[in-house]
Amino acid sequence: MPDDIALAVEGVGHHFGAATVLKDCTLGVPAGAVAALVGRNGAGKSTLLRAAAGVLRPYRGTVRVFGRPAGPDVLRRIGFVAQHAPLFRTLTVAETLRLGARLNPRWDAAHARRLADAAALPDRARVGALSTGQRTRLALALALGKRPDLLILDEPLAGLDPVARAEVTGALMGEVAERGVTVLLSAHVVADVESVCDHVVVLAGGRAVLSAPVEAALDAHRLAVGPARDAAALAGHDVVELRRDGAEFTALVRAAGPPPGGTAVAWHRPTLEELLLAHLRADRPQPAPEVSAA
Ligand SMILES: Nc1ncnc2c1ncn2[C@@H]1O[C@H](COP(=O)(O)OP(=O)(O)OP(=O)(O)O)[C@@H](O)[C@H]1O
Repeated sequence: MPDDIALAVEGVGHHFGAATVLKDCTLGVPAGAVAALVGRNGAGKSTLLRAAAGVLRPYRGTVRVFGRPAGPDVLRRIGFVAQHAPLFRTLTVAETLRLGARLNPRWDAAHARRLADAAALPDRARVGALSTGQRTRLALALALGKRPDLLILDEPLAGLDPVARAEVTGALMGEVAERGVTVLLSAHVVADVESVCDHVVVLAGGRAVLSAPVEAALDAHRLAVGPARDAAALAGHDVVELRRDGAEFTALVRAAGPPPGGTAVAWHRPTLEELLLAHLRADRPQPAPEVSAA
């Protein structure tokens, strides 16, 4: 059913001039998920989010939102906050919300007002005079006032102090709990991913090398640590990243069956940080299959 998958990206490729940013990128975000998009600087996260929001048309592949092609038809179902929460700096908070009402047929003024009040945004303050945290809260109120089914946020927590981070994630979680909105947000801080997200997408080498529910992703990997002389125990395993440190090695592998015995190698379920770091460092060119939630 198309409505089970909020966002389906298939074979998307995009380049800016000679620089290829996305290559055969495929991933799915289930409806109701809070998904983190993780990737190194310049990995193409903003490009992918803009394609998902329908504001950038990729050169190749398809992007579907609740089963329909991204673009004008589904725009009203999407709330998009681009990087640095761009808003009109000369407008006041009240004028910004009124603009939201004018531009969006499904506008929920009471909801936008509640969110602005919860953020203690002064009606008459100019956007240009707001702090980064206040601007993010206003951009969120604007995006959520649309009553979107899919909320796409490009680094919503960047530049926020710990209190503002907690307030923004609290507002997001409230929205998810009350309305079941699907969220896709890009993030650099593993703790943010851990505290907010239940699904993770890792973008590396222009592809989604991992796209899965967080717990399933952790279950599907093992961290192997052992003496370098036992590195042969990795033979036959799908190694994501292998690092040697003196006489020891550490490897992240895709788990396939029980770990082999007979060596001094210890096999652990990785932490989310170990999983993400290994994938980001490896920057593998080949795509990984989706991991099932089972
Ligand atoms: N409009 C554009 N014109 C030319 N190059 C662009 C444009 N937008 C992005 N790029 C380039 O595409 C690459 C990917 O950029 P993108 O912003 O999507 O990455 P990102 O993963 O969001 O990075 P970051 O984490 O640093 O925000 C970068 O090399 C960037 O310089």
